[in-house]
Amino acid sequence: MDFSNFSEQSPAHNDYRSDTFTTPSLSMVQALAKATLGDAVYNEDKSTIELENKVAGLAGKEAGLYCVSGTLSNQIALRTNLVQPPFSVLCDFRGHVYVHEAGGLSTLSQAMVQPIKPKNDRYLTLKDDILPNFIPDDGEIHGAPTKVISLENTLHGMIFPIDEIKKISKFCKANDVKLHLDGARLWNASVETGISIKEYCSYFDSVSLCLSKTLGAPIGSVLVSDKKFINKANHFKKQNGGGIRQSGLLAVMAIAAIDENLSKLKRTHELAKEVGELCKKHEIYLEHPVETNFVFVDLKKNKINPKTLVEFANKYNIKAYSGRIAFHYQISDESFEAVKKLLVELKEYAKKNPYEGDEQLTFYSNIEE
Ligand SMILES: Cc1ncc(COP(=O)(O)O)c(C=O)c1O
Ligand SMILES: C[C@@H](O)[C@H](N)C(=O)O
Repeated sequence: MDFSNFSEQSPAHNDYRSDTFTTPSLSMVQALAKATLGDAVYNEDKSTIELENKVAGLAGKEAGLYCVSGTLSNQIALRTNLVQPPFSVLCDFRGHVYVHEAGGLSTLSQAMVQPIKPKNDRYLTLKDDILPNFIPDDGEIHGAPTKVISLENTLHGMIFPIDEIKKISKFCKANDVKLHLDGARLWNASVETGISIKEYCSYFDSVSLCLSKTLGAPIGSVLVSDKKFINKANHFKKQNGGGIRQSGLLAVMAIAAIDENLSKLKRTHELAKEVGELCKKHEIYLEHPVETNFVFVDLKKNKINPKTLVEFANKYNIKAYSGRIAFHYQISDESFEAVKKLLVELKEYAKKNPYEGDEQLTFYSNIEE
């Protein structure tokens, strides 16, 4: 097999749009040779079972379910947690399950969503955000009782404090409410805080853990919970076309990603924090503190035109489309130096050419045809 396509440098070396752009490493591709080829719909693929058990073990949960995406993993988890409508799911107004999953909560789960803006602008707290918005299941027939609270850790790269998670978890248990975690980047929170994946997951009924983002696997997430939950979630997975036949090929790549890349996450945080410090030095305003692998430049507050950002990015051979600058383990030294120059030059330009508009750009804005 010609492995020349898997040169040392990933095509994502200069891609700061998201850590989802990481590409399979040579070792992941070489792992394919040992993949089993059972039909995973019939639960007969050993490599898939190995991956599910590996992630469930890391999470301290009874069982895992391999899903083709974090969106599917989140949505079938939320559906499994929800039993009898009318019901509501309370989450952060920036939560991926609400903003970026195509309304799955209303279609698949027929749930009302309570998107809450945290008073501290960083993470939901029980006292200030959940209690004032919680709809009890007390028979009052005007409301749709809050039956699931869905948290995200990390959210926009920010770490959800464990002490608040504990308070929310205790409240949920005392009020017959399920607690789900979108843990797409829980790996980053764990590496940064030193709190184990197992401890984080112990406070939740279900957790979705992505393998295709910060860890660099090409495809997939693993949903973890107890066995009964996972069996039901598997039913919803199949219902929504998520049944995968020979998923062993994907599973071995994901196993390689976990084994090889978990230890590389800290470095991505260091890169992001270095850029955060540079922004502070040059008064480039940020939307959020830099705690893991994301830097959120506040384009509006800096009066930066998104189109100018894209122009400067193209000039520096950097892929970026918004103020979100995502760091991952395949970032090259060369592009890292370029992205720092880009931001400083962009700020200087905005000082002379302040942008007062509201235009937003999409994921594809700086892909030159
Ligand atoms: C926080 C978060 N949750 C879930 C997802 C969904 O993952 P996927 O793109 O695999 O559906 C993403 C996507 O990157 C995400 O950033
Ligand atoms: C936008 C979202 O779907 C994607 N998960 C990302 O973070 O890039």
